[in-house]
Amino acid sequence: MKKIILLGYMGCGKSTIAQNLSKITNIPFLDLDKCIENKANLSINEIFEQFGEIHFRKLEHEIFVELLQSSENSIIGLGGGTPCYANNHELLKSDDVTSVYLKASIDTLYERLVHNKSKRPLIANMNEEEMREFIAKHLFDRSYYYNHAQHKVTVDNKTIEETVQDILEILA
Ligand SMILES: Nc1ncnc2c1ncn2[C@@H]1O[C@H](COP(=O)(O)OP(=O)(O)OP(=O)(O)O)[C@@H](O)[C@H]1O
Ligand SMILES: O=C(O)C1=C[C@@H](O)[C@@H](O)[C@H](O)C1
Ligand SMILES: [Mg+2]
Repeated sequence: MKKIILLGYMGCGKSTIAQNLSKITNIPFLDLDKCIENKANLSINEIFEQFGEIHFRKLEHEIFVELLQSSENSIIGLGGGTPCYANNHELLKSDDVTSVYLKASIDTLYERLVHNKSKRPLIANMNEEEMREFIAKHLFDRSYYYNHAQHKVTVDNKTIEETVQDILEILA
């Protein structure tokens, strides 16, 4: 069954855009972070705190594979780090998958994340200067994996509707 996968750095809009795309296409939306939280019965923060990041990455991989194998059509919003671990980037080109990298600049990500970091354990305890530096380096490291997506949509200075429209054109 067909899967539309949205990927990209924390705050690029995967969950927001996927929800809106789901309303327009009537294809159900699954947020990988939410699926992990439901399965573990813990928040992402709690999983990181109680079991560490490596355990989180194992769960993330297992549940990503389960979602891909399910027989439903779906829009899947990945976690920000999903493509960068456990060879998950190789799954972005699987049969019946359309993968889209939502590409955001450091400035866009910083603006969106600076007031909204508490539920994101990797940046939750950073001050503003540390956060900008972290995003810049981290995005540089991760871009290699994000660029394995089949399609790329730049999201800077676009409304939610404009980004959704760009994705609809890819799907047409
Ligand atoms: N044009 C836009 N497109 C998408 N999101 C936007 C836009 N403008 C502002 N936002 C805001 O930016 C934030 C994007 O966060 P969202 O949770 O969708 O990102 P994410 O990629 O799913 O992050 P994470 O990897 O941490 O789950 C939301 O608070 C959203 O309301
Ligand atoms: O960028 C990341 O590595 C993460 C992003 C979030 O979506 C969560 O999956 C978690 O906070 C880790
Ligand atoms: Mg999200």
